[in-house]
Amino acid sequence: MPKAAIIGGGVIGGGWAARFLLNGWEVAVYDPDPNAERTLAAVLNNARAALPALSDVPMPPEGTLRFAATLAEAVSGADYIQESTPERLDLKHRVLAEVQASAPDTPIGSSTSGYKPSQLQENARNPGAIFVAHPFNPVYLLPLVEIVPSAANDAAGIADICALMRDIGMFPLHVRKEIDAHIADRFLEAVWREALWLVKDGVATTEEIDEAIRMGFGLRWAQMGLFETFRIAGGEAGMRHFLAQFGPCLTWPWTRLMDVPEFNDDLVNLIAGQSDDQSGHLSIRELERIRDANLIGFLRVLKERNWGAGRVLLEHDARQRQTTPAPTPDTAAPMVMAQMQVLPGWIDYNGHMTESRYLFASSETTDAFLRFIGAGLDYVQGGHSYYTAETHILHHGEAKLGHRLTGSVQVLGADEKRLHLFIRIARDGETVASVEQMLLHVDTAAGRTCPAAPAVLERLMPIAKAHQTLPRPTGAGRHVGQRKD
Ligand SMILES: NC(=O)C1=CN([C@@H]2O[C@H](COP(=O)(O)OP(=O)(O)OC[C@H]3O[C@@H](n4cnc5c(N)ncnc54)[C@H](O)[C@@H]3O)[C@@H](O)[C@H]2O)C=CC1
Ligand SMILES: C[N+](C)(C)CC(=O)CC(=O)[O-]
Repeated sequence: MPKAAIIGGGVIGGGWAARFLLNGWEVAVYDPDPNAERTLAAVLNNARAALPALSDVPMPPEGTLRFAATLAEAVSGADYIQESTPERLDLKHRVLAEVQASAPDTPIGSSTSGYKPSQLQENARNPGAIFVAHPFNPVYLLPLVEIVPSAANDAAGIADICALMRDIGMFPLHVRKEIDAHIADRFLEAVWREALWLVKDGVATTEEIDEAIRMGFGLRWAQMGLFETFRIAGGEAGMRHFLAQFGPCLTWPWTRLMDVPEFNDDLVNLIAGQSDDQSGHLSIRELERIRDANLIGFLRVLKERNWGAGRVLLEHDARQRQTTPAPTPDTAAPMVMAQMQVLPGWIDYNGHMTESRYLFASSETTDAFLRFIGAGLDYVQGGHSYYTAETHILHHGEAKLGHRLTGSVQVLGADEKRLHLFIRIARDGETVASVEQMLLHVDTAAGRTCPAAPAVLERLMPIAKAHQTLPRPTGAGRHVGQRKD
């Protein structure tokens, strides 16, 4: 399993840790703040409820998280290091020097919002290992990461970093020319400076500014950005007409960007006070959960439309599908045939996995078993198949959004025509539901039962014989209304 070291486990480091962990990496975090473990656990909880809701294929098993006592311990053996310490160049220099004292050749991405890679690399032991990997909050949901190299970085190494970022579901934007605040933060800073003026000048409150964004252009930007949006705003004549109409505004007083408000206590109190009035009734964690649920909704719509950030999610699912290993079950025990994850469409109004999905999960398991004994699609195309004659589902627990489930098969009985299965749908080894089924082997053209092919029976019968020695599962043979003894 690949290993990431996260140096600084605050808002952004916590988000990186969650993204790596949920994509199956081992993660070691170093942060001297005694509260770091608690706050990271809260971020991770929100991430666990959010990221799997974007995925339509089972995510890899979650990696392991470790808090290291020293920076050297965290980076030891790491394949990748992400620095997310506070935005101060002197501090980042000290941290990068300490990292390179232990791991001089390991790639180190810095989350810096504004420093150029060449500034971070000053006096470094190995400047070529350091670059900017600037993410967006929440790191576990938003795909964008700006990858900014300087002339000291090697192009092939940066291409590898972009591939690594894609592997954890991100969209690496290779910023070809280093610049203060990279690409995206130039915009954010421009909008932020305008907003500070509008509040300071008493033109608008923090709430009115947020409404101006979220009721209008914020919605457009999430799906088409700036240029595509303005191209449409030019009507059929497109961008040329837009430029002709709005070009002259560039010389009008439509911005105060050339000027910056004085940053003092009055401004801080004005902004922070209005922000408290606007949103203080909700905790930060509650706001995070509201934000995450809204982002999931947007992102899933974009995914359905194979557009923008949604395309990144589809491509990530396709890569995950290819890397999911085929089952190699132990035939002398109930055989784990399927790995699944509870997806958003599986949840009902009670907030847990809906009953029809248990049948689906059981079919996925049975189908994998049938493929294993040689009765897969080729066999069906040859005119034979197993049809389900009877099913009994017994619920033992609940499965919630994002839970990872396994489907295992125990053969209760088999002969030439009949296949009696007991399927357990389990989470962390605990059975959530069991499904007992009788399947009949049929000649599909004739619509009648018939003996299975010798090749299928040759694979099935030794398993059935081995499973005879297993304890009979609790619940096998039960019928509705029967009292438990
Ligand atoms: N908050 C945001 O919206 C974004 C921030 N960033 C960048 O990410 C970096 C971190 O920012 P945040 O997570 O927001 O800050 P934060 O204040 O939430 O977290 C910083 C963490 O670094 C830890 N730290 C301090 N000294 C350390 C040291 N010597 N070794 C290890 N850890 C140390 C602190 O204890 C703290 O937990 C900054 O460079 C920032 O510009 C990037 C994208 C967005
Ligand atoms: C405000 N900020 C400069 C820290 C913002 C970022 O760097 C990116 C983000 O997530 O908004």
